[in-house]
Amino acid sequence: MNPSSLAVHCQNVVKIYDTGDQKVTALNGVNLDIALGELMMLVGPSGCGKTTLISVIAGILDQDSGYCEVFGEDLLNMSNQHKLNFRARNIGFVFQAFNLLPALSAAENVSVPLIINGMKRNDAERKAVAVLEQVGLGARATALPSELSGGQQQRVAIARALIHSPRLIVCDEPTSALDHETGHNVMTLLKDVALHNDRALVIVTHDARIFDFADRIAEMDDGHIVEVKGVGVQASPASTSKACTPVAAKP
Ligand SMILES: Nc1ncnc2c1ncn2[C@@H]1O[C@H](COP(=O)(O)OP(=O)(O)OP(=O)(O)O)[C@@H](O)[C@H]1O
Repeated sequence: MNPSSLAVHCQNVVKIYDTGDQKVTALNGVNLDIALGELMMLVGPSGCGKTTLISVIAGILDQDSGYCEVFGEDLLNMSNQHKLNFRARNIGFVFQAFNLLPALSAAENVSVPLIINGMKRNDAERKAVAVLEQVGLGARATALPSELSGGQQQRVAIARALIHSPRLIVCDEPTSALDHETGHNVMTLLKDVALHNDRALVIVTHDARIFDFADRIAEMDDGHIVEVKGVGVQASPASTSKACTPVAAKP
């Protein structure tokens, strides 16, 4: 792939967690390119390294070796301040555990990326309410996270990842707490809002109901990418024998 058409370029990325008494190799030489304008899904058995990989891509975690470039920038070798600014401007992250601030309302949570990027609080909260409306939560803008269901908290987290129009959105299981219809609506919104030809979307998922939204699906096992396939391409017998569900054909 032409380097200028890439949103993400990972080459031989290794990440080892050292807990003192044991070392866990979570990423064992990951090679992955994600194109501008692409929705890439990442699948694979529990513990194979998916969350670790998207955390490296989003600049939340440093790899031990190898190379990871996002929009042509090497996050590992940025100064902390440059990395904070780069992330705040360019990356939206939907965490598996949502990571909402418990003392802030839904609208205040969603407005945080805009305030970090310098917008006045009132303007940011007004825009946050508008994005909450897009995810079907306009009426719950003043609710605290503890007053919302799991699925509602997940949609607040998605609104927060979208609000500042980042060029890269990284989501860890964004539909896990959502029913079929809400999950479908959220994926439609993510794809519409996130995907322009200068942006990209990376989604870790076990949810076969949303596979059709992907342009390509990368299958991970044991710390590396074992197969990348376009949607509509039949999975090989070797890949279907693992924990991944075969990819459905696009309608
Ligand atoms: N902070 C940590 N300290 C030590 N080991 C960790 C840490 N985070 C993850 N691991 C280990 O690294 C490996 C990869 O974990 P990771 O969370 O990336 O997998 P995953 O594919 O996202 O799993 P799941 O689908 O269950 O969320 C696992 O063996 C996990 O136990």
